[in-house]
Amino acid sequence: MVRIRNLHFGYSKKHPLFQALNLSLDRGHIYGLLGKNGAGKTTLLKNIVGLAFPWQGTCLIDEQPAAARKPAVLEDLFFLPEEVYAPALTAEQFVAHTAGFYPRFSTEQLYEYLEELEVPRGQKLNKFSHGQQKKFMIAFALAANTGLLVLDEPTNGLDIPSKVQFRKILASALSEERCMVISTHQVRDLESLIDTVVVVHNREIVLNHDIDQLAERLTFARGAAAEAPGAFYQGASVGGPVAIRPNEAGAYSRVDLELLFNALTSGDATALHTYLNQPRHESVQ
Ligand SMILES: Nc1ncnc2c1ncn2[C@@H]1O[C@H](COP(=O)(O)OP(=O)(O)OP(=O)(O)O)[C@@H](O)[C@H]1O
Repeated sequence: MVRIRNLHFGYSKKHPLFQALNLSLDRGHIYGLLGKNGAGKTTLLKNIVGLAFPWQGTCLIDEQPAAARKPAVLEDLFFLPEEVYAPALTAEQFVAHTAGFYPRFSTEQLYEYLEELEVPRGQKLNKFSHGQQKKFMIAFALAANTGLLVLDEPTNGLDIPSKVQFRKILASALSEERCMVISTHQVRDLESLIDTVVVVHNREIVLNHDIDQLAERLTFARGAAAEAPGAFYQGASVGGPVAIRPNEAGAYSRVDLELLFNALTSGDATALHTYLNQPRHESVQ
């Protein structure tokens, strides 16, 4: 659905942000776009949705250049920025003004999501708290039923119960027809939600892997097992030592996104990269 080829982009000619970046995103998946503050997540999302224009290369949505902002592309695309704008309108008024841009918008779904996220009815949106405004816009974005849904840091400002509800609702809204992209620097917020991890670091995509593939290839070890030699990365957590190792025993271990993110963005991740990028049969003895 999204094809980025040879993307070159920056805000000033002296400081290019992306150089020859490639990325493909398909329907039927929830992608987690992870990166530290300033890594370039928002900028990449803006290029994806056509709000920033590549210096070179292409960002296509269903084979159409995103930057052309064609109506047929826009009606099947929802981009929720990190800072939402809530006008002085009630939910009903907002729907009356905006839903018409999205042919598959469902008012019924919107109210279901609002109820699940415990967003009050009747009040004007600009009188909501920041978290309530964010939850309203998340519900609206989902109810738009677009093929491409891009959420920039959606969990910022949400309390813990709302983050749980957010994950539940998003998982239930995924279908074979939809491609969802969620950016965050709060890695744990996306655990048990995303099926593919994309990590941006130092202006490059340093990882683009399916969670199942990662679980198959890697072991996320804790305690004594984390101290054995041969780890790609070793760190410390409140519960003791932690490490990422090749999965030699073939046992399944839950992917620890935070540990993986730390491994890729701090220190030397060359061995981990090489291992993950080599075909599986080459790494199995
Ligand atoms: N409009 C702009 N003009 C100039 N530079 C910008 C602009 N927007 C972002 N930048 C710069 O581009 C880089 C990437 O910013 P971006 O907002 O894409 O990062 P991010 O990964 O989304 O960060 P965060 O997690 O803090 O939101 C940063 O160095 C930032 O200062």
